[in-house]
Amino acid sequence: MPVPVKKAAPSTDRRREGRIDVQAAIEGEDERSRSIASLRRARDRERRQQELQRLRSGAERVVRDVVVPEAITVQELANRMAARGGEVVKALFRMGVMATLTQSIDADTAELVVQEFGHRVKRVSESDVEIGLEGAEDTDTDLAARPPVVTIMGHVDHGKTSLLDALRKTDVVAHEAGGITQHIGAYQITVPDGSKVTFIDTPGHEAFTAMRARGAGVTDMVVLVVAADDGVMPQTVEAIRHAKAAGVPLIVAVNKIDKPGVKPERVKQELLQHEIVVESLGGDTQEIEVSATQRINLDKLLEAISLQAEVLDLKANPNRAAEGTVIESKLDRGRGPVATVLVQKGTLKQGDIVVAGAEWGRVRAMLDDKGRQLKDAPPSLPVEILGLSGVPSAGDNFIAVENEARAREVSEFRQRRARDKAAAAAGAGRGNLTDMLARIQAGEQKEVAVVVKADVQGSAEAIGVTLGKLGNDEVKVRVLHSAVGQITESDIQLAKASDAVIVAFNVRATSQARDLAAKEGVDIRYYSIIYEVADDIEKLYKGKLAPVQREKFLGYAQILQVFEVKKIGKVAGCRVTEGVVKRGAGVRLLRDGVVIHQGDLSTLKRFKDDVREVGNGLECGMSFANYDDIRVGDQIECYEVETVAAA
Ligand SMILES: Nc1nc2c(ncn2[C@@H]2O[C@H](COP(=O)(O)OP(=O)(O)OP(=O)(O)O)[C@@H](O)[C@H]2O)c(=O)[nH]1
Repeated sequence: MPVPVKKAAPSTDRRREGRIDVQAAIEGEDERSRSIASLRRARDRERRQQELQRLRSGAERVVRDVVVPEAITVQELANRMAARGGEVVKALFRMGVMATLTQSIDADTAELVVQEFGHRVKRVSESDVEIGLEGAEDTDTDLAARPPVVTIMGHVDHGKTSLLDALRKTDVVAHEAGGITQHIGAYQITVPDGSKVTFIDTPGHEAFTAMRARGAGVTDMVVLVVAADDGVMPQTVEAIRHAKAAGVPLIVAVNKIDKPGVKPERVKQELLQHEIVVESLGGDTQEIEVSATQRINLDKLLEAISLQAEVLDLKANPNRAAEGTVIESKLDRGRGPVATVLVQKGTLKQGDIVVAGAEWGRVRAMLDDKGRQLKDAPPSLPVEILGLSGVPSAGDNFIAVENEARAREVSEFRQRRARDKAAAAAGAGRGNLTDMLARIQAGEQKEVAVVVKADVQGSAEAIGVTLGKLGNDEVKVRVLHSAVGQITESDIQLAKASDAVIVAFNVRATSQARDLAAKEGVDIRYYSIIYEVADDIEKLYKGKLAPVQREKFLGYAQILQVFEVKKIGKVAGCRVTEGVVKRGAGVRLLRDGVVIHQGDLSTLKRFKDDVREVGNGLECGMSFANYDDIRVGDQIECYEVETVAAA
């Protein structure tokens, strides 16, 4: 099981630097280098002796191909090299890594060990290893044709959404299904000839560039929408770049040809400047003139897609454990973590145990974009899955594994890797907002680091992208981490280690995280309007943010019962679980850690009496001003806004 080794494994680069040190030692530089050199000489001696022994014993030196996965236990690595476990432990020790036989080491470290033992390294994809299929490539006979996965890209207002809607309506089985269309981030249609096409339904806003760029990773082809009346625009060019970078073919859809006086030819000429040569100009990029709103030539566009799919000869093995990518994810108020995954290999089955990013769980239910419950999801089908332990990120890989123990192991390994990466990216320093402001003003700090936590992936991405663009010549804004879900202790640790502010968008901190933040002096700033986030951070790096008004947490109450009271409406019978609740204070209603209402308390009663304050452990009745969607199990957070002297 992957557990942290006592000392981080040196990266390949650091090892290379180590070799430079050795060189320096030979040239007689400093003492440290000399001791490394002597260590190395001792190691060489040992190796020569081993070699001699082997030769004396007459044994042939066998060079093996050793498959090295992303994480491997020391014992397993030894087995794969047909070496003794103790030898591997010793080799690791010499490299400065303390690991026991049952501990996992990462691929870089394992690779060095394999080289040290004189074998050849074969790195394999994480997923193959994670499901124990390393080296087991799908053979031709396993493979079956799969539907293409298409992403629609283009400039703002050129008609991406309209085209996605129009194409969705061409589905010949939608009407028979009887289900209700739902937005899950991707959908699949069946075209009249019976073949299927999957569309990634990405939002068409500039702030989502990051997600779109990742969207191309699961995409077989891009339909580039260019409005005939507007021509090639900056985001058209950006989309071309994304597609080219991903090595994904393009189909050009010249849209809005129903508009009077438009000149589709001009679009084709403009595309030439970006090395897109359409077929009518002698190139090999298919182009179709369409109208999304008037539904002109949609069939031709679908034909072009299926032709391109044929050329690409898209195949996958449906008869293996499922694997794919998370397209979208959210924390749903009623259903918990929900993720839309695109199955890329194998077949995902209801009841499968899956790991998505660092989260895992049993697929409790599986729904398609028509809201139908499914038992199986074959390659290229996007499905919404319920049952994960937490919310993975869009772009995360997901795999089905054989059992819970394996899921836990993979998830723990991925969590550790994510933590290591974040910590490495975070760099040094720590502090809180006031300190940070002072340092920025004194010109000592050149960067504002931010950790973003939000209720839905879209907001997290949008805030991440918006903040990433902020900054000026003196101070840069860096988003260290952006994810969906409650603020956890690990977010606080990350923020602390990297001197970051936590931006919480419609989510709260767990009570442990809140305690840790208070203890460590990490600032969490709560928002429910996106532009306020950008505004605040901008003020921060411009040195103008005076935390004039600051929120002070008062307490939590749990709703135990809900009553209907005449003239007042719904009243929550609560118990205060932490701190105090006060009349006149601000309140937030939380469901599964997500803020669903923010407002004021209209009544606070103990038994029949109005009271000013109710302390921890006591029961009380509460109702909100102008709001009554309250439920048993909801949590009420109570806070005060206090004025703090300008920094
Ligand atoms: N006349 C005409 N108008 C169209 C056509 N397609 C889209 N539009 C209009 O163009 C405008 C923008 O269309 P959207 O589908 O929202 O464009 P988008 O690219 O998704 O825009 P963003 O989501 O903002 O990036 C809307 O007013 C549409 O009604 C078309 O084929 N013909």
